[in-house]
Amino acid sequence: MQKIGFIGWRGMVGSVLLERMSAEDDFAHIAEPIFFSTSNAGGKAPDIGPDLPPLADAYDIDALAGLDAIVSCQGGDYTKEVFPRLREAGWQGYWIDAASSLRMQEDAVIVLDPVNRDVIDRAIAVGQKNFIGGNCTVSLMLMALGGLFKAGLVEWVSAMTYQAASGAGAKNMRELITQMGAIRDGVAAELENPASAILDIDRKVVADMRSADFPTAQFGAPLAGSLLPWIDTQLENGQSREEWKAQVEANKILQTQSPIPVDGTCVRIGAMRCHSQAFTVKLQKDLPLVEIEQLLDSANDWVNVVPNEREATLQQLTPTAVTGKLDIPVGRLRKLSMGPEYLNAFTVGDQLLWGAAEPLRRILLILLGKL
Ligand SMILES: NC(=O)C1=CN([C@@H]2O[C@H](COP(=O)(O)OP(=O)(O)OC[C@H]3O[C@@H](n4cnc5c(N)ncnc54)[C@H](OP(=O)(O)O)[C@@H]3O)[C@@H](O)[C@H]2O)C=CC1
Ligand SMILES: N[C@@H](CC(=O)OP(=O)(O)O)C(=O)O
Repeated sequence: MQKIGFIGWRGMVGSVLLERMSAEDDFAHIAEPIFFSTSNAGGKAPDIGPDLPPLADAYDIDALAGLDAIVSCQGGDYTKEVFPRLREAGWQGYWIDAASSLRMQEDAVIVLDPVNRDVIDRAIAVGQKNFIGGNCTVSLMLMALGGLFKAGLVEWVSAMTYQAASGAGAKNMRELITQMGAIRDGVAAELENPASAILDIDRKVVADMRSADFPTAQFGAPLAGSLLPWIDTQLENGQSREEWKAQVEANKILQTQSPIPVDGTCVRIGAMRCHSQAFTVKLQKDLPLVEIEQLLDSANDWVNVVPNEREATLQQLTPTAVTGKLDIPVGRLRKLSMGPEYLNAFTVGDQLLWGAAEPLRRILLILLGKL
């Protein structure tokens, strides 16, 4: 593998990917990195060390067909437009993608190597070429609960999510902060005055949030000071598409013989870039908590068990604590009152790292024979 093309490197996911690749010196393994743009062909390539040629046109099928591998963080519309044309033109290279478009295709592998390295290795051995990053909540769930899945201990999982604004895109992150600012600005004078009545402040805040002037162009509703219990599109069966992905993607990643049910409610909350999830796990058998903790803690290099104590939880198991880190803390581990086979768990993960960019940089290294 000599020539590797990067598309979508300037976006939010792509920028995190480039940051991680630079931090780990991954470009040292790539003889010829070539950067593309959908909007600025001929422009300046990013500064990754060596001098690079100008940006190539991301819609130029001939240029793309000369590559050994393509890494795209450009989004599903780009994938749907370009990928079929490239394959129809006879291109045999590796397609590595953050977008969901190809995930459930039979000839695509969903990559999360700390969880499914065996699946990835088998796919490479039989010549599969399409390697796609999983949905962020699914990848973060499997990084956190991988030890239980690997041990065959999961009968089903209910996942209730608390998803950050970043999952909806960069503009949405900006809108969340703008909403926060608008709420605060509307009651700035009252906040200055300790004698002001909190219920008056509350009334003013709600009136602002419900007013037509409140900035909601991206989310379609106030998120700051509220939450949005629907993510992605609506399906016929009452699930949101985000909820649907949990079971289909998790089982595809794990290549389960019979599907493990995974379902719940996906909720957008006012966090910036960490998704949190509360799980109810129905175990196949009653297992002592200490054994469960050991299985979880030893499943991969990034997961760590947080003691089910108030102080440790507030210090280690929040979006604020985890943002920008590869760590996957899992805590609030206890048996539920439904019975000894019902486990409670809570996890937090950076959805731009393990939820998006990290599995992509790692599959590239695997294909390069460096991991
Ligand atoms: N956000 C997320 O949490 C996740 C996203 N994904 C997938 O990754 C795809 C990309 O997501 P994301 O990175 O959030 O998308 P962005 O909107 O940040 O970037 C996508 C592209 O938009 C173009 N662009 C236009 N204006 C700007 C600007 N001002 N700054 C940066 N780029 C700009 C760039 O293309 P160009 O340089 O060619 O103009 C860029 O590559 C998604 O569509 C999704 O399929 C997957 C998992 C999680
Ligand atoms: N839908 C996710 C982010 C995302 O991009 O998911 P997917 O890669 O499955 O489209 C969220 O909003 O948090």
